[in-house]
Amino acid sequence: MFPQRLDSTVAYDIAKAMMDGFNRHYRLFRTESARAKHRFETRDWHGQQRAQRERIEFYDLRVNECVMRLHKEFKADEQAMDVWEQVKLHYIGLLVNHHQPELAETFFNSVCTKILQRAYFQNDFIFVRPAVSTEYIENEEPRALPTYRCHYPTAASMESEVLRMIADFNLRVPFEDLERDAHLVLEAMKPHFDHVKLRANFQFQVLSGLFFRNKGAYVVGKIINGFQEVPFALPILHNEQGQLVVDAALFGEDDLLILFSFARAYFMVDMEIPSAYVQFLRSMMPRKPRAEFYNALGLAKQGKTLFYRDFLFHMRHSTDKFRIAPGIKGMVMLVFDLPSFPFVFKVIKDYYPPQKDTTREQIRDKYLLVKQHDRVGRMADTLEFSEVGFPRERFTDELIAEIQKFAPSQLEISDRNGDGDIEVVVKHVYIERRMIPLNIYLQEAFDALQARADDPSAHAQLERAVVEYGNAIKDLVAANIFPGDMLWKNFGITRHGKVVFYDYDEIEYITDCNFRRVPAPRNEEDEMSGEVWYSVGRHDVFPETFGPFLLGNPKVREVFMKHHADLLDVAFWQSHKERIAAGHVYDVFPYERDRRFHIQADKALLD
Ligand SMILES: Nc1ncnc2c1ncn2[C@@H]1O[C@H](COP(=O)(O)OP(=O)(O)OP(=O)(O)O)[C@@H](O)[C@H]1O
Repeated sequence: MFPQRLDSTVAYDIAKAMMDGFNRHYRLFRTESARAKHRFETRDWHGQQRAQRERIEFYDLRVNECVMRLHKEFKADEQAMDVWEQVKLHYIGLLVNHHQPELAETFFNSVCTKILQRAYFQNDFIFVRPAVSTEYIENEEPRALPTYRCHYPTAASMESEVLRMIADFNLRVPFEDLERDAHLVLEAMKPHFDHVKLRANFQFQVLSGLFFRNKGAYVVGKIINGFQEVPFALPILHNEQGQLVVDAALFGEDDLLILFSFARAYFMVDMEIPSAYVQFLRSMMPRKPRAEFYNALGLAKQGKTLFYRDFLFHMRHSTDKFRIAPGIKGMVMLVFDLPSFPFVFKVIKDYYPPQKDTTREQIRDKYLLVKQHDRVGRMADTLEFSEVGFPRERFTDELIAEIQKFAPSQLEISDRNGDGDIEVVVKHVYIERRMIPLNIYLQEAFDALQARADDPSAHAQLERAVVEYGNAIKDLVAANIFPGDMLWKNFGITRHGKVVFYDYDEIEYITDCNFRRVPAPRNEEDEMSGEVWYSVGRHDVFPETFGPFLLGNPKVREVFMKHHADLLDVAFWQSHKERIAAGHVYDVFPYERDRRFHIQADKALLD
């Protein structure tokens, strides 16, 4: 029930203090994102990675600051419930002309849930749904940039318009040859739209913020011609001489989905109205949930809020049951899923077999490391939740028994809200996108080949899995990550056929590993021994020994040795370790190598 009258003397001040807290947060978040341009221009790659990592922490810091202020200035935890009702109403008032109302609502929820008891924040005190619309928000200030710019080229001015579209970003580093790049971009664009018949509405729409990540800056926009809409992204990089080049042109939903994948680090973009960016991006990738765009833009809390709303909605509109996830069970993680929902839920077990010398804290640290690291398209992002309640009747008894056996400390089954519905409450859970575990994907190919030895699609499936698996490991190495446990079952395959790693408990930095050759046997006894007879330090890795675990199947071995034999050679690992330790930041591109303009040009010369 909402108050009829606003009679509290402190409610407005509390609401205003919360809004000030949020505004400070967004100002700092935005400033840090805007600085990405300067870091890009000055090739400060380590600074860019550091900023990407540090920005993730901003939110919790600002929420804690705000909570402290409310305690100190307003004795917030002693305020009566009717005061909180009024606080919310005032806050809604303050949101009316706000440019980030959805983020400010989430901030309100975060602060409230820290101050109020659970029983209260379950109900009307927080924003369970948005109270203020994010549609058609505009920045009316005279000097404000619009969310996107429009260019209206004619047949004759198309190339110069592409050039202007890129030049408009005012990057303070000269291009190697912008005219050449504009020509290449236009030639790459033409097959994607009917460039012979230009309709009245023919235009390029380009988001006015550049998207920065690692060593790249991306122009993101779409071509509109009649009823055709073609999304595009243009990666801009530095060449070896420090001049800028447009490295490639990406088109269509699939290319962009890979660029915005959940397995990559978050972008830095200077945005006044983030919901307008999300709306624009969503028009290009309509099947991707809004939650994932907020995540990709570094607004992780909003991503989490929207994910949870989507999840509750899905629960209400589905009837299937949570079950133990298919595949080989984890030793440290208990994994379950809901067949109709494309995510898995991972709970840290209470105890592990002896070969897993780890603790709950260490595992959480590894997951955090992944969250903050550049995931280079090869490590799934995770959302972390505490105290999640699920309806008991949606769990199989087998799954309940499994959690009771392996993670009893994480489980509570009760009527938490006192509403008569029994809930399964899981204390701590990671949620990540479901993939097909690579061992299952390979087994499907083996089974098909067993039935028909020359089945071409099974051959292709096997080859794709093995080649992509090696590529995934090489990308991880480039990002200074040693996966630790490289078995097939720890990798999954995405909808786009990309192989992604998801088992983080043994992850290490490459620069912390000690890559060694297996020493020569000292005597015959060593040679005949089936055991490891040499001493092995905690960070020792013996690449020669990977083969027996991975390559038992002759066909797998053949493909692997053709494409990735270097992974079994200590020199490969050692040389990467040395380069990274010397400060080199490798490029890992969110597109295939042969999409790069200069590779295409080299190829054309050879043909
Ligand atoms: N994102 C995912 N999509 C699909 N299945 C998954 C996913 N994550 C985990 N699984 C399934 O759950 C199993 C265990 O997960 P995971 O490898 O994370 O646990 P673990 O305890 O760390 O494993 P290990 O015993 O190898 O250390 C996997 O083998 C796979 O079958």
